[in-house]
Amino acid sequence: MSPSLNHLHVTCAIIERDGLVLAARRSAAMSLPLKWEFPGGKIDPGESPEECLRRELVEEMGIHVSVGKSFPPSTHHYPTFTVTLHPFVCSIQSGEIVLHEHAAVTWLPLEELHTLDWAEADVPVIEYYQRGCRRRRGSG
Ligand SMILES: Nc1nc2c([nH]c(=O)n2[C@H]2C[C@H](O)[C@@H](COP(=O)(O)OP(=O)(O)OP(=O)(O)O)O2)c(=O)[nH]1
Repeated sequence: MSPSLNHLHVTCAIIERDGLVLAARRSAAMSLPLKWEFPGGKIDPGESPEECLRRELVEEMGIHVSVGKSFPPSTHHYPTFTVTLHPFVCSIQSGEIVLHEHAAVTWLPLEELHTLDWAEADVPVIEYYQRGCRRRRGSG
């Protein structure tokens, strides 16, 4: 992973349950305040993306997740830093969500995810996810 200080490598969890997807709202005190995102965080040195996700989900929400398939990374240049997001489809193995950092969470059908004000790096991830689901349903 890049050692550059202003290029962050960040994991994010696309958590599916009962046909809905979890979105989390960043708090007013975080960077990108009040933007919606997939939970996750910066990959520590020596940590795999999957280890990072499992750690972050416990720290941020008190849940244990199993990590499934990855989506292509998404790189976005914000005005003062760059983020490469490493998304993985996840499911909750145990625990109830308790918010330690985020302002809110919501569960939405995939088709409604775009109604939220997402961190910009997430927009291509959501589009990729929606395209994949439409293809599986055979609707182009
Ligand atoms: N966790 C997460 N972060 C995202 C997403 N999209 C996106 O642009 N980011 C940005 C927001 C943050 O600048 C960075 C993630 O790092 P983080 O969540 O550990 O960052 P933070 O700013 O809360 O932590 P800190 O530096 O204040 O300790 O990546 C996303 O879907 N999930």
